[in-house]
Amino acid sequence: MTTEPDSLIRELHAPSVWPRSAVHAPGGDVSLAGVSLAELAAHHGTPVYVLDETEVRSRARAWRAALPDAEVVYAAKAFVCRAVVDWMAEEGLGLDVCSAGELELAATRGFPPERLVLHGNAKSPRDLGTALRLGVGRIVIDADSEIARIAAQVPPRTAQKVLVRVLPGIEAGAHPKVRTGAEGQKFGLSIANGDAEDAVVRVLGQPGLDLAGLHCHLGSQIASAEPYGEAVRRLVAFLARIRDRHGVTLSELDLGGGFAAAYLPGDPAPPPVAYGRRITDELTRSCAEFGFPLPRLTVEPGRSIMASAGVALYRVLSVKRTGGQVFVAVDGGMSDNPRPALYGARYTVRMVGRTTTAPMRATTVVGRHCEAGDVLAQDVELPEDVRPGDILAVPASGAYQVSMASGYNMTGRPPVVAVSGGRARLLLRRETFEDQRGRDVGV
Ligand SMILES: Cc1ncc(COP(=O)(O)O)c(C=O)c1O
Ligand SMILES: N[C@@H](CCCC[NH3+])C(=O)O
Repeated sequence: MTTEPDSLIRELHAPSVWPRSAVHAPGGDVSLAGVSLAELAAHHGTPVYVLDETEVRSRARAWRAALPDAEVVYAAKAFVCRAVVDWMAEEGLGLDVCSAGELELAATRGFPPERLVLHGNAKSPRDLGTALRLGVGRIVIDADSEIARIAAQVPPRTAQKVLVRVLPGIEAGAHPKVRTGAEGQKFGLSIANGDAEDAVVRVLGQPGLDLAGLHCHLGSQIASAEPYGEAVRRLVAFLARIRDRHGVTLSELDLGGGFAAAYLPGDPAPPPVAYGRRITDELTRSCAEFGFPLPRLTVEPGRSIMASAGVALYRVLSVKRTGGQVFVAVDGGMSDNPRPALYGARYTVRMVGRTTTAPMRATTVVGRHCEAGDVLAQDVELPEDVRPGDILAVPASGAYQVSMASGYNMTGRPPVVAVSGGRARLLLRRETFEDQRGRDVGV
């Protein structure tokens, strides 16, 4: 029997918000993969991020099953550490990386370099040098000025495979800051104004570069398959134009990532198969229309693999009633989750680790940082008697939180603990004052 409110019962049965292994445990606890969240908080301290390994792996597999003929490349920016590199290697995915650091991390685990894709709108000499040294599969060209720079570094009598990142002119994504498929932002080369075609011609003129195909990334948190269908249509039309005007038939089409995850119960988050079906149907149709051979497809999901596999745990430090609102302040905040402040992202929050009969009321969960905008979750339902010492769990925290964590206020970035088969293992330890002081080398 449970004393939990109906909303928690509903959430625990909405598998896209919590990992599928989440179940009630005695004493108001929730367990993930057979491991108690309250015990994890007690053992590792808070804030702590918990990652369900089986959930990550099964979502990676779902992508491979949805597009069996495509290459599935996990976007490491969502969250990466050595264990995640291994999981992706074992599940047969590639890795989308965007810095020398992410490249080096993959290399420490012997990740197959041909399955690495290097991105970035401004690749540093170190990024490019590392990519070429490690022999990455593809480098995605995002600016005209990169073309000669990359070509100049390629060893003689070899050719680096590249893709050109184009802007198909599609507005998609949950927030203006994460829409990258249309004009007026820093990524990609416009098809409409001719920049993309000019770049293709310049790449073709470089013997050190092997132009494999085109890339586009529409944006983030795209909860419909339609924009991907439209992108396929426009990119195949562009591939056909390149063939007709320049006599080359490019064989790869990388559609990027951006597939939505649910943050609140009921949020639309189509399964990989829904995106996969729309993409392959449109590819078949468009290629038939333009008489173009089916290109090899790549997708780069990040959030859709990682978000719902992660749960953040915080401890309540203070409760304040003011201005008609109840503020519950926790021991983390925008330094481990900048998404609410950046994009107005919404989350669901649950108290775990004790039962109560207190009624629920609207509460604002805030962080501990020196910003009035450090709000983790606005108007969430928490028991009226929530008090310092209570543990709050925030599901759907696996993507773009720890990877975007900062050193603000020197609170120390949180640890990440993986759970699977009833066991927990520490993946990333908490950042300590000694770590911070170690970088501070001047006086
Ligand atoms: C080039 C590229 N590919 C893939 C992704 C992954 O996006 P998401 O995590 O939304 O699937 C991103 C980030 O938005 C990106 O910039
Ligand atoms: N960081 C973002 C989205 C951008 C992803 C990288 N291109 C988020 O948290 O939603």
